[in-house]
Amino acid sequence: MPALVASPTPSSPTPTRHDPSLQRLILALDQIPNKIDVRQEDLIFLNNLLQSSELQALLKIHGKVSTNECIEPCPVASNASQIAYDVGDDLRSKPMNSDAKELYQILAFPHFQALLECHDKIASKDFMPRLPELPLDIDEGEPSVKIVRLVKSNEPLGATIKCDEDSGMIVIARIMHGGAADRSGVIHVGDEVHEVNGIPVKGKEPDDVVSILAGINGTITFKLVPAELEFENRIYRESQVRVRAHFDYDPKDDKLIPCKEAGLGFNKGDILHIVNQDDPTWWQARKEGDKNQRAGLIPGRQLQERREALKRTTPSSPAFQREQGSPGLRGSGRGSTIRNSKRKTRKIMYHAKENDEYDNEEIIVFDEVARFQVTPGRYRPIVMIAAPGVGRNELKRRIIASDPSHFKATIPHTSRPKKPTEVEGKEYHFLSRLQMESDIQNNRFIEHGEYKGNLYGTSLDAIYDVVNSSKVCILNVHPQAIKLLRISDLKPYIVFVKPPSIDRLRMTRLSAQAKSTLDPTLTRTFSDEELHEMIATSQRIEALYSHYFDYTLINDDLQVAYSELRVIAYRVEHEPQWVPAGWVR
Ligand SMILES: Nc1ncnc2c1ncn2[C@@H]1O[C@H](COP(=O)(O)OP(=O)(O)OP(=O)(O)O)[C@@H](O)[C@H]1O
Repeated sequence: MPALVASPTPSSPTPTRHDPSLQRLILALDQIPNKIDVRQEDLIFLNNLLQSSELQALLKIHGKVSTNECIEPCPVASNASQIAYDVGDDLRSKPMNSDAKELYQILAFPHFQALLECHDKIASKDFMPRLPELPLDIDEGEPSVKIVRLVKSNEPLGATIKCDEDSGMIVIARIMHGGAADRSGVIHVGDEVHEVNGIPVKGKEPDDVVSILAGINGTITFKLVPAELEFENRIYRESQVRVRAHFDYDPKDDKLIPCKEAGLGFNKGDILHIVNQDDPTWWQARKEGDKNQRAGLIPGRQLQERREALKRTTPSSPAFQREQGSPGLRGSGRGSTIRNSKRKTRKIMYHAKENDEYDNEEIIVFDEVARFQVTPGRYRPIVMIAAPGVGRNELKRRIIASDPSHFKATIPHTSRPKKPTEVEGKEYHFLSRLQMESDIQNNRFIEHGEYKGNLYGTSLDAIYDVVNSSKVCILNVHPQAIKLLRISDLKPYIVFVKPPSIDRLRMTRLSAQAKSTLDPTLTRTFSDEELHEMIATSQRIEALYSHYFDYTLINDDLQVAYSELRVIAYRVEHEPQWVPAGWVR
């Protein structure tokens, strides 16, 4: 094969065969030394470059492409495969020199043949499905009948039908966004279906019509009476709303959905793009990032909220039992963030029970989200939520120790008097009891507690101190503090630290000789009862607060859990994340 460009020719001082603009440039080179201070070898280099045959070839290609830019390419022939075949035949029948042999090999190459076949298909526009001729028996007297032909593929039609009770007609009830019917642009909500492949459907049940459709292969011909113009002219704009789902959904288990096949299943935590909410009961949605452009039906917010509320009043449901039987988050209200390494503050209890009960009443099925990318220098606090003893303080210690110049804990406040050896703002910020009580009243503390007659707490100001110093604030708080923290200014990233199965929990904690945090002396290992309690409390936290969690981290093997936490921290800083939509408006 010849080379694409010829080898460079020596430069010539009188460039006559060049492109006129290039020629001007080359001539201008002579004047450069008079105007600016330049090295001789740079000039020679530039001269050689401008005169090189590679640049000539590139300019030629550029010229050709730019003059042909507006000309639509059209095929010279649509039988290139046949021509190639004939040429091959001709070549074979004669003695071949090396060029002929090379050409023969290229023409015989399967990829090349496939390429020519594609070319021919495109050239002859052989990519549209072939529709049969329209039937001749259309009654001209019928004023506004439309005949719609669709070629059935594996893809569903993307429309639901219903029976109009007054007229007994089958009517298009909804068009699924992005589905085949929607893309056809000729089927609309409200169109009456009179015939399917010549079979009259008036008076039939929607299920019968679905069976007729299921039995058809190839082309489906609908005879439709168009909907009122009001419907037909309606433009369905795709909404841009994204929500995070807080429940699992499988349309197969949904007795109410108008068409199970049109349903979209999803899991708790999935991000859904809500494309249409015209029907408040059944929204149309796509899973974010899903290649399938056809939307599916999902229950709307009101319907799902009613279902969740009902679940809570059904005695056999786990939600009901959780609400009736379980106590508040026993022990989990202890102020982990205010402990530092001082073991004696470990007894602090938070009076959070009432809040916990209040949390039971919240029903959140979807919350609207939007993408958010951190601005370097202002990082989102990473907040770890866990049942006592699961290990979040260990994880916090490790991540801060890994890079203290980047990760930082808050400095707690206390009303106890400062000891002579203590420095304000080092271990604690010292406040008078009166001031601290007033700050607590004014919601300046995300959590607080009392120990031996003194108040301790973590203030919002302490969190801002860390955030404003361009560090990642690492916080371990009680779940009830999440609500106070979830503000647009802080945009906390909430990590739920969860225990593994009871067997793994027992094994990992015993083999590490982990000391029970429920024992004030911290001298004994966790009892089996405490390990079970850890799992039960975690389940309760999860049931009440999981809609706030951005990530669930299972603390099984400590090293693995810590590495995962580092990866999460990296992602929160460097990759866009879904946050409540209100935070980015
Ligand atoms: N994955 C793990 N494997 C083994 N030991 C662990 C693991 N995670 C934590 N531990 C150990 O368990 C003990 C309790 O951990 P940690 O102090 O972090 O608990 P905590 O969840 O912060 O508890 P609390 O909230 O009650 O203070 C510590 O000795 C810690 O080293």
